[in-house]
Amino acid sequence: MSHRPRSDRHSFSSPSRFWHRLGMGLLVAGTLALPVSTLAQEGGEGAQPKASPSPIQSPNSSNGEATPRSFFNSGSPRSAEPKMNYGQLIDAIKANQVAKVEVDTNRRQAIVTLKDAPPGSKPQTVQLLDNNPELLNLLRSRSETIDLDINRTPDNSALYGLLTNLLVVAILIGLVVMVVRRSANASGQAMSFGKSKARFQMEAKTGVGFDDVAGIDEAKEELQEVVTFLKQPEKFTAIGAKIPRGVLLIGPPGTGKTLLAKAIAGEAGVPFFSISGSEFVEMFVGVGASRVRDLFKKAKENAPCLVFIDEIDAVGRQRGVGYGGGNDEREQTLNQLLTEMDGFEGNSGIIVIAATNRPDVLDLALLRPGRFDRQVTVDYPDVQGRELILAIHAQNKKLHEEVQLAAIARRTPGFTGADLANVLNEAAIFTARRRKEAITMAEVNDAIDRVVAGMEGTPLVDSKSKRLIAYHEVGHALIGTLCPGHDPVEKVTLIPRGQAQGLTWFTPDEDQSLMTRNQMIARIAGLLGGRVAEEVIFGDDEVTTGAGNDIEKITYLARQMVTKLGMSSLGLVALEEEGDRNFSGGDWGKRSEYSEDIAARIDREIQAIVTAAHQRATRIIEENRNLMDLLVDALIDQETIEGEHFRQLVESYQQSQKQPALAGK
Ligand SMILES: Nc1ncnc2c1ncn2[C@@H]1O[C@H](COP(=O)(O)OP(=O)(O)OP(=O)(O)O)[C@@H](O)[C@H]1O
Ligand SMILES: [Zn+2]
Repeated sequence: MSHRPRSDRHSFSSPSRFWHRLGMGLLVAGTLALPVSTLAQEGGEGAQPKASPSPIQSPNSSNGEATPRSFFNSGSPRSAEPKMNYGQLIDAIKANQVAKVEVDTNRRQAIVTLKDAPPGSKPQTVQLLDNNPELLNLLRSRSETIDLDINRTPDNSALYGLLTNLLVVAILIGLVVMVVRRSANASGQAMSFGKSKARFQMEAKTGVGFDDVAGIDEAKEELQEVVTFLKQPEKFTAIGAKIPRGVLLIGPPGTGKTLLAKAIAGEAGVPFFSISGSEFVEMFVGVGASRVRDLFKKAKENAPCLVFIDEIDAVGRQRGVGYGGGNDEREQTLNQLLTEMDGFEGNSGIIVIAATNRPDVLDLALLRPGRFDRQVTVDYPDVQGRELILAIHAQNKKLHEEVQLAAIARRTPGFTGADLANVLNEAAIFTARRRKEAITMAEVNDAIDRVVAGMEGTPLVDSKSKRLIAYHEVGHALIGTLCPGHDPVEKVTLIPRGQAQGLTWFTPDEDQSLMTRNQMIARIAGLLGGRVAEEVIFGDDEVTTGAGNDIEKITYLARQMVTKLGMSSLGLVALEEEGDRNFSGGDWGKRSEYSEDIAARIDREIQAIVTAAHQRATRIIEENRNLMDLLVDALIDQETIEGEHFRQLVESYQQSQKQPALAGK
């Protein structure tokens, strides 16, 4: 029974993490759109919703509101009798035509009898504005000639109408509430409880089992035991073993932590309570803590059960640190959570599973024995894992027989389970849109591209900037092809995706679990290829913002080489905390304690690595200037060049020159 995380691997046994950080699996070197156009895009999107007419301004809804107490009764289709309006009433009084007026106590209407009214005819009803002084003064001044009663009990028909309306509204609300409750109960889901608007959910049966989770076998194995705790606690209590209360699942988003927790509840056949840490932390002080109380109260009533807290880092950050110092509300919530976890006995049949991708920021109190003392890492799936996950999500999809899940798995290093599910779903959508019978490899490939790099845009028309982007991309692809040790080019394209104006894709070889120093340098040179091409072709003053993303990746790689991998003259020391930055990409967590002198040396080493790679890339580009021009023309012409074709173009050019281009040192 191990209480230690099993994550203690060399970071390189899981190179997919690296790749993930570098742009999800396929190494993509994209030319970022200029910030100007990015801004324009955001502006456009943001402005759109405002442009659509708001319902309040729509003519329909204003009608009812604007004339609720119109003086006009005439023209009302409901009555054939001529109706008098307010103005006519005033005129009639002034003209001495009115015999009798009764005004309601609420001043809403006046019942008017005209002097020349034919016998037996009904008096006129005139709608008034509330408490109209003009009318009342006029009436009082004529009180000798007019039979006046200003305290008439209002005709209850108006009140009656109001009541009926209220009743209808109440019935409708009742119906809606009933329907919502019904559907919530029927599916056993989304039942939120009680007082403090506790936003946790309860699923009586999750309907998920271990068979629905693939590719994370180690985690599954470790959690198998939790199922037994829930199912047969006697097994453990009989021999005096204390059942653990909390398990912390650690792993990047989308790797299936929630799914795994649901599967445990499903396998054990116990209810599943879930809440997200971010929902605990509300604007109002005290709400979070009371949500925690409510959650555990309900859980105790339903034991044995499983409580799942997603994003526990939102509440569980170290107390008294973080942005802008402490946060009272969050700390109260965290304290409440700790109290609750201490409050129930290990044998009470409640197991709390929490998930996070930032274990390094958690308050240590959470990790103490008796709380989340078991930690299970849920990592990116490897190639076999991905194939198994794909198999699960392919079950309900129509795949053409040419589609091989193993091939998709090979193409998707660094993808999480959620990414893979997404790929198959996008592929199905493409298939439907193209009116095909079954998903083919074409749709799968498009879906992968889309998941990695975003939606396809419209290519630019031939212009200076298109040529510049083409040189940039060909720069990446050419270094990638001519620099030994670089991953092969998968394709080069000028079709924009997401924010990138052009993209070069590489397929890393995942079977190879380690990377050499030479390969890392080659990768850095490849990433530099775009910028270097801009420099060589257009000159140092004409370089663009397009390399922003590349430079970020270059810096990350070079820093890893110096501070983690012992690949610089600083030697074999780890200079970065292992507080895992791979998971989140955020660097604002802990910072290592090293002297300023070491910090300066790290910077110099990084500089040296990048400079050497830059020189190498420059040499390759300069030596292949003519080849570049040809490749750029081909790319502008064809918009996308597949890797194989690209290599052929390079090779045939080299043949024609009879003097193979040198690949730099
Ligand atoms: N290992 C897996 N096997 C099968 N499907 C998976 C796996 N991992 C993820 N998925 C799919 O991706 C979806 C999202 O995964 P899930 O929400 O469990 O991830 P998570 O790790 O909890 O992510 P987050 O941290 O963002 O909440 C699942 O509902 C499932 O469809
Ligand atoms: Zn680039």
